[in-house]
Amino acid sequence: MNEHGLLDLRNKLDSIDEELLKLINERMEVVHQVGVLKAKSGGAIYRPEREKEIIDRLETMNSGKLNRAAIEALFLEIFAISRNLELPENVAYLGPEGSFTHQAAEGRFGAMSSYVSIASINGIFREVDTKKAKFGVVPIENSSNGIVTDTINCLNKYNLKIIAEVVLDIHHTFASTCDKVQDIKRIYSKDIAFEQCRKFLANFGLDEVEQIPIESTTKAAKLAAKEPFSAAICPHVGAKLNNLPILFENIEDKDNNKTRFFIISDFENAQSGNDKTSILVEFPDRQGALVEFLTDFNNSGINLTKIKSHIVHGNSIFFIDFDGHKDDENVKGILEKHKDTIKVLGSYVKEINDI
Ligand SMILES: C=C(O[C@@H]1C=C(C(=O)O)C=C[C@H]1O)C(=O)O
Repeated sequence: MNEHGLLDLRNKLDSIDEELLKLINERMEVVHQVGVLKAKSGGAIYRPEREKEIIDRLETMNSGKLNRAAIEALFLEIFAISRNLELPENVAYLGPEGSFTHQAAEGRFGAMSSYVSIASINGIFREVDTKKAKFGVVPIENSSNGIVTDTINCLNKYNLKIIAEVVLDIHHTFASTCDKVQDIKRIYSKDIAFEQCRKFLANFGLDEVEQIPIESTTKAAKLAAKEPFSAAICPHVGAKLNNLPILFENIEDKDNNKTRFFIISDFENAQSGNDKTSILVEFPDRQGALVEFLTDFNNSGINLTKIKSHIVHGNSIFFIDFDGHKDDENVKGILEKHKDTIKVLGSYVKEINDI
């Protein structure tokens, strides 16, 4: 190795780092000024639509080696650090640590935020509702298992807002302290994870082995790590956290297994130009109510992207997503016309990765 060459390059990196540090501190100073303005007006510190606008703009003007994912990872961390210096805010997620919801939360709020692991979806809503946490992260649907009933019930029960969606590609691993699959006597996992990995279990003759459903896949890894002749279907991080050897990666039946999460909070987003809105609708008990509703949306040129029916206390309600923001001109009229039957859950930036 050319020692001089290396030294020169390292000196160059040192001065770039000094420059970066100076610029990031300068940026923090400006964020602080924005924070002061927001404190006066009572506005929310976190503005997902503004953060997206910054990342989109940087991606368009980018000519270097960084791709969108890298720009996003770097800048989301910078934003999260700025916000936390401005006002530290808790993020409550469906635990335990290492769960897919935890991964979704960290992807959005970065390494510097303070996280609280909560054992139930209702507990997360309560935490945000009582202002113990500013943000809550909950799963809403999975591409193989459909909608998460507890989340719909809580969206109906509490008056909190969806402020962002996150879609994660879900991969399961098969982990065990046993070297031989044939020696495994018991498998721990979450009921929906067993369902998502049926073919794998059958292919390895594991469908006859006792399957023990428990509340989380990370807890499954914890149990399997302690108990000989047992295994877990769990996230990669869950196995790593519990020092449980991974025997197989990506064991899910479908190769596009995705989960969508909502971030809930107590404020509403401004329009970003690329929004989605979620609503709950309880139709009056009269003929044609649903048709009339759908026709109104169609006539206003609004694209419904999802419609799922769901039973709450014996009544059928619909969970609906559509393109657009609740303050868009063509959306406002419809929401006003049907205001007695609609509950607006929130307008938020539409993710590129979709379910
Ligand atoms: C600085 C602001 O507040 C927060 C921090 C941002 C940033 O660091 O650029 C962007 C949006 C907000 O989440 C703002 O709203 O402009």
